[in-house]
Amino acid sequence: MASTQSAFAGTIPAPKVRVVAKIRGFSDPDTSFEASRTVDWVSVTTEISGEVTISFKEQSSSRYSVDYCYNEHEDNEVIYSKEVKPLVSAAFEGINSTVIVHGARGSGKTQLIQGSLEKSGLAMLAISEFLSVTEKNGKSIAVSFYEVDHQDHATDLLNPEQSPILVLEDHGRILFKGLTQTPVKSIAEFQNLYITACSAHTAAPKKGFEPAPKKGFEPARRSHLGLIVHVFEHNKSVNGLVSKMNFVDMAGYEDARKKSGDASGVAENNKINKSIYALLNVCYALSANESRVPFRESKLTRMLQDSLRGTSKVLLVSCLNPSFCQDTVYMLTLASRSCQRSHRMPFGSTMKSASSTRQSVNLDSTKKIASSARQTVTLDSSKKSASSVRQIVTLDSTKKNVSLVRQTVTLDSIRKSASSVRQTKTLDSIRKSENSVRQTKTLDSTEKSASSVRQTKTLDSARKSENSVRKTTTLDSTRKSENSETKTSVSAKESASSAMQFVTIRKNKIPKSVSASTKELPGSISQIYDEETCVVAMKSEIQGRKLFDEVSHSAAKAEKVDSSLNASSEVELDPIVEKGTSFEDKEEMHYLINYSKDLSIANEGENMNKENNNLMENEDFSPPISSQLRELQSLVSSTPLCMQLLEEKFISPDDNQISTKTAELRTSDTENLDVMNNKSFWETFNLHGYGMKNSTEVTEPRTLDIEIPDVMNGKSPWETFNTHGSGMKNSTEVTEEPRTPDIDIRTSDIDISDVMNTKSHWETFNLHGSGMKNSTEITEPRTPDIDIRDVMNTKSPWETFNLHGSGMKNSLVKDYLRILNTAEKDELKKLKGIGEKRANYILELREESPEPFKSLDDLKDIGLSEKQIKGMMKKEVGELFN
Ligand SMILES: Nc1ncnc2c1ncn2[C@@H]1O[C@H](COP(=O)(O)OP(=O)(O)OP(=O)(O)O)[C@@H](O)[C@H]1O
Repeated sequence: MASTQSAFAGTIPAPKVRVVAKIRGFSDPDTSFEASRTVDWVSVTTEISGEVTISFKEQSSSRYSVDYCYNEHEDNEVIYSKEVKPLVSAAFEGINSTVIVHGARGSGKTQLIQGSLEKSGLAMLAISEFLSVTEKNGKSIAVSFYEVDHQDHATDLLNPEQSPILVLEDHGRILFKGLTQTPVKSIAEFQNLYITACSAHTAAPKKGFEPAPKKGFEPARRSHLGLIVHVFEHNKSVNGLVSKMNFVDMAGYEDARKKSGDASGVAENNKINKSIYALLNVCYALSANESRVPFRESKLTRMLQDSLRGTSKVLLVSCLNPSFCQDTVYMLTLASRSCQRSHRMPFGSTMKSASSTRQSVNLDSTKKIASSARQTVTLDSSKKSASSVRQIVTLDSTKKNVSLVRQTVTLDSIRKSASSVRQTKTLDSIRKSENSVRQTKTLDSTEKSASSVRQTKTLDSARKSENSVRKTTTLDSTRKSENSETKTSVSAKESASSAMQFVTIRKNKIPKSVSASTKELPGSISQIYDEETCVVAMKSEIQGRKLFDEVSHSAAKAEKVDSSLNASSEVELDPIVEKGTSFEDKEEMHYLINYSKDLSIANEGENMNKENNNLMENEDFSPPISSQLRELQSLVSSTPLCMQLLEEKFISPDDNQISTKTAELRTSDTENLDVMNNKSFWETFNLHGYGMKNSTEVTEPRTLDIEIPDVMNGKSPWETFNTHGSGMKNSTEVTEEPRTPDIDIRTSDIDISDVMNTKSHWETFNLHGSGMKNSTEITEPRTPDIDIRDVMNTKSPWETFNLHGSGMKNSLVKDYLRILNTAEKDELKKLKGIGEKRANYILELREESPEPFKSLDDLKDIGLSEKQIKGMMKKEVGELFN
């Protein structure tokens, strides 16, 4: 066994993600024999370079590299002092960190983090040290416990009756709504909190589960258990947050195929496995310095985001069962990927073939609008493979739409324009203009040597307009790998039943004292660093690893200054956090820490950040036009949030590509589109809204003047509006008269096929806008939804009005969502409740999925509550009448 090396400190830059393994010992408290037994199915080899590889008796041809492997006799304190202590020290310097312990079921994860009566776990040891240091430096700590279940719901374990935890982002800093932070001043307090958390976790009464105490290796339900240690500047949490340290006890991995029992159990198993993959994929992406890290793949990764990225440090501990366990091999395979940094080469047979192959293929299975679908198939190429391959192929099988792809091969069917793509391959059939097209085509070179390969290929087969599609499939691209097992990590159709597995900590297993470890605490942080530096220097191979130690310190300080210049924003926080840090991810290559933003206490629906306040103020606004209009507003506000839009042929453009394309088309197709040439989405939306407003006022026969052809051929939206508006002025009086037979503007004038065949997205949008405007003006015979005979014969004016209102709502919501899905940042910011932060976040979401907003419910993804969404829509509608 190699001598242990320092984990995260030293003059030589440490890797972003440190991967270590820990072999669990045999446990039989009644026999000392067990305790001294040696694990013989795992063999650890240390190269002269310090490289540590692990192989298994049953699969001796495969080797897995890790930064270090702790054997079965090395206890928690050894691991703590080598791996975790430096992270505690770093926490006082403002560095976030995450300790992730994963492995197969029964591999000793809980024992490692929580410890037992006899041995303190890593968390307890860390808290001891935190307390010891805070005593001296006047800082303070608070802790939060949460669990993330198979449904990706996060629950506060110190207050399990609370609603699920919401994850919010504020300038790159992750904030939680509904997660208690409890100050800790002593180990005893911490122990009590731990017991409380674990009890809540076990019982999970609100989820309807029976208490499921853990029995041996067979925990009934699986979920991830997280602990966050918040370090504050001074004695109280009202002062600034310095950093966060996370401990994650991952649910034990179990091959879903082995799972016996009912289908829901298998589905649950798959889902929890999926979240394990998600976190390991994030570690891999961080380690490989990938430009895109899939934080949004799971709740857990979203929660940990600001403690994983940037200057944060990550310790990934892969726990190995003492006896043969295929799941352990698989987990180590995945963990090992994160250790295969650029300087590392595959071992043995892996020189030739890649292992842990990961390919992502984005496939569009939809015909009209591509919704984001993602599949990940992880291959266990444990026999012969070693390095990682990643391919992302985005295939648009649709005939009409494709956009938003990272790396693109643009084929000649793109006639007019394509924009904002990273790398460009311009084909000669791109006729008019083509802005930067991002294209990356990475070939799978695994036949020669394994390395990370990433390939995205976008085939644009669309003739008219493209929609965003994304699917990810992991394929085994290694041609020489043998005995690969393919495991599908995403099982989109699974329906999970409620089940949760809990890693129980029995009261009598909670360590009662950690005094020994406390006594051993070093006197100063600098000592720790000196010590660690010496050890780190022993490992020469870490050249090329990402620098972040010293750099991050200075970066953090610089960012503090920077962040202080930012306006503070109020955010929703649980009752304990008042002020905190702000981590802002300003540039891909430079994650800086921002710790100086003030945060305020907020309760749901009351205190929100500025964006929220902005949108919620005047929530009760009521336009003074008429009682009917007020009624309309309330009608809108009562729209069910889950209102799903009908599938439509309209293009769902992605952020850049389509918008540029649209702009292009606007200038090129002037014959029909002068009207809308100069209008932004926002303007159009407003026009649309005006149309709607007018239409409600309308019901007046006199809107004949406005003919679709006029709109299309000669009139600007404003002209149209004015013309329209003048005809509308008196319309409210006419509500009694449902009949508007003279109105000649109708939705049916807009031929959807024309729209699809000849119109740009922009045109389509505008047409839609006109259509809605018309349709709302209409409410009459030609509006397809409303049979005029019904209106005339059976509906009262009021009923008719309401019918119109619901049509308008749908249209308004559709267009609003379209703006969210397509508009540029500046335009987004014009929306109520969307400020800089949310606009950025929306753009990020659009990178993940081409059409992230399919219903109003999806607005919850940007941190809006149901109430806020309603308020926002109300406000938008209200504004139309201002
Ligand atoms: N280092 C160790 N030496 C001896 N026995 C151990 C060790 N670590 C764990 N065990 C024993 O192994 C069993 C499983 O341990 P633990 O609960 O920590 O595993 P786990 O990985 O958390 O399990 P799960 O995946 O089910 O949550 C327990 O009975 C525990 O006492």
